[in-house]
Order: sequence, then structure tokens, then C-alpha cells
Amino acid sequence: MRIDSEYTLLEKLGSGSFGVVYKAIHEETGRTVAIKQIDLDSADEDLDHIRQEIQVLAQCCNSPFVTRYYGATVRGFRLWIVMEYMNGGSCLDLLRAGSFTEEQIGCVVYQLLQGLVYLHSESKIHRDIKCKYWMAPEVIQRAQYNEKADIWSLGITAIEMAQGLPPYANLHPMKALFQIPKNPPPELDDVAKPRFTDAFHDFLRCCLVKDAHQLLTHSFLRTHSRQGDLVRTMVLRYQAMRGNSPPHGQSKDTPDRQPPVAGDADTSHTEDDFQWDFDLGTLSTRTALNVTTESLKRTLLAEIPASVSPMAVPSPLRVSPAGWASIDYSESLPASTAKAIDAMRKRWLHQCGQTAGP
Ligand SMILES: Nc1ncnc2c1ncn2[C@@H]1O[C@H](COP(=O)(O)OP(=O)(O)OP(=O)(O)O)[C@@H](O)[C@H]1O
Repeated sequence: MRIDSEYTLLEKLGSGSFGVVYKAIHEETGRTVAIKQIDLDSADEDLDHIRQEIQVLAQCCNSPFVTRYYGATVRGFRLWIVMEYMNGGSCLDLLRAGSFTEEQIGCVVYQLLQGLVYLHSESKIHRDIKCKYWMAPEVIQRAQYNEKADIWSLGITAIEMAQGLPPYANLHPMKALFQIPKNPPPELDDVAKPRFTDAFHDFLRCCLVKDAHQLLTHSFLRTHSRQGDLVRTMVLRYQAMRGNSPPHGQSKDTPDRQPPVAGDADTSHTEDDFQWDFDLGTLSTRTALNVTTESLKRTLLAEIPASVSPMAVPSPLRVSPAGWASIDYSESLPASTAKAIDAMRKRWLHQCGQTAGP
């Protein structure tokens, strides 16, 4: 796929610390992609992180459990990171429709773990550098850390899926940073605790000490690992919720599919766009440079330190469950799944104070 060719931007998918993500069509191939647009003008302090994210993404394209990276290009004053479109959204998105059951957590965690096993086998550590509540104590303390830091984050993510929020979510992030290394590993809160089996509690405890390979054989995952339909029902639950409320980052009256707004997303791109006043060599100081997309890519990749560390395939939640990119959720479902979806829909409508229809 040629990254410097044309894209048609569709709706906004969401936004994160570094930029806004759009759904888009790559005109040459007709492929649907996701494009993260980073405003280079305001990203000064984060440029190192962005560079690291691109480096890691560029090297990690060989697992169905990790979001595929297609390339990066500069359009005007924005850096575009083109990647696989995950039509189920992120786990964080799915959580907006309510916390997960133990079965659902097992199914998602199993796939997240497969992504981590792949990354670790490539000597890469995910280590989300910016999300404080999920950070392992050794990362917070800037001590030596290894891939176990990711397993800690996975455990925190599992707690978040069970309770809807990570531990210490009621604290200011800086306060949480002090508490995490000081306190014993967190557990489920008293409300969530009784809803889960001993196997799950044990799994959480293990996440704080064990490596990813050992965890794949944990009895908790053996029970839940093969229930792919569950992911689908969670996506449907989230999509049902989106039917009534706008996706993260969009106002209620914004249509789902909207043409890009001038100044918001750049859709017009000419060769001139690639001649922004920007030093692509260091991504930190600005000197006038005429660059092509290829040279951007080469420079970005060459500039990134060889010793990879902080990985930012976005959050621990973004190691994508297998097949999300290709599953068409509108296809007809087995009766048992349809029943489960209906139950979730009713639960959600109930939570919103509405009555479920027929
Ligand atoms: N490849 C993708 N396919 C589909 N949706 C995506 C994709 N990447 C991101 N999104 C959507 O865009 C949102 C923002 O993603 P982004 O990577 O910018 O931030 P984040 O990782 O969620 O947050 P942060 O950067 O603060 O950690 C996500 O929550 C998700 O809804």
C-alpha cells in the first residue's frame, strides 16, 4: 500500500493524548484504514514518544493480535499514522457499555496475552508510558523493568474490565503514581469481588508476578479462551449503545459518518503539503526542509533509538483481539448469541432508564 497516495477521510473514530483518529479509505486499494493525525505544531514535547510509537509499530506487523501499521506520512502540519482499521473499536470503547463478565474478560485477556507473547518474543515491551493507573511499580520508579511490566498492566486492565475503572481511579493520577509502588498489588473492590471465581482472583495475583507464556496455561484462561463469539457480542453491545449516544469525542448531533471538517481533518493534499517548515531529522527543532514522504519515513525510522523500550501500540487495551478487523458483525448470528445480545441490549436500556422494545 502506498502511503503517500490519496485517502478519503470518513468519520472521526476517537481521540487520544497524541491526536485524533479517523476512519478512511485508501483510494488505490479501496482498503479501509484508520489514520491517526498528530498536530506537529502542538506536539513538541511528545515527539520522542511519537517517534518511538512509529518505530515499534513499523517493526511489529506480524501478528493477528497486534494492530497492523501501514506507514506514516506528513500532510500539511500533521503527521498521519496509517494503520489497520479495527471495526470493533478498542476494549475501552466496549467498556463504555458496561463492565465485562468473567467469561468476557477471559476471552479478551486471552487474546491480549497472545499479542503480548508475540511482542515479547520480538523482544519488545509494550509498557504504556502515559497511562499512570496501569503502570507497573518498577516503571513508575524508573527502575530496571522487563516484559513483566506488561503483565502487570494486563492485570490492571483485567481489573478495569471487571469493575469498569482501574484501581486508584478515584485518585488524581499523580497521587496514584505514589500509591502504586508503595501499596501491595491491588485487588478487585468489595463490590466486584463476589462476582468472580477463585480462578480469576488467582489469575490477577499471578499477573503481578508471572510472565506471559506461563499465564497462557492458567486454568482461568483454559476455561474461557475459545469463546470468540463473546467478543462479537460485546462489540454489538457497544454498537447498540452508540446507536443512542455519540462515540467518544463526538457531539450528540454529529452524524456517525461525516465529511471531514475544514481545519479539523486534512483531506486536500498536494505535493506542497510535504514541504512544511519542519526538521524531520530530529523531530524536535525546526528548520526549513523540503522533504518527501519517503524521506520522512526513512528519517523517522533512522532516528529512533535502536534500544526499543516504551511501546505505544496505544494502551494495553489496544492489542487487538484477533479477527476484529475482518469480522462483519452484521452477519446472522446463532440463536444463543442473538439471545445473549438481546439480554445485553435490555440490560443497557435498563441502565439508561429506557424500556426495552419487543
Ligand atoms: N486502528 C484503529 N481502528 C479503529 N479505531 C481506532 C484505532 N485506533 C484508535 N481508534 C479509536 O480512536 C481512539 C483514540 O485512539 P488513540 O490511539 O489516539 O488514543 P488512545 O490510545 O485511546 O489514548 P491515549 O493516546 O491517551 O493512550 C481509540 O479510543 C479508538 O476508539
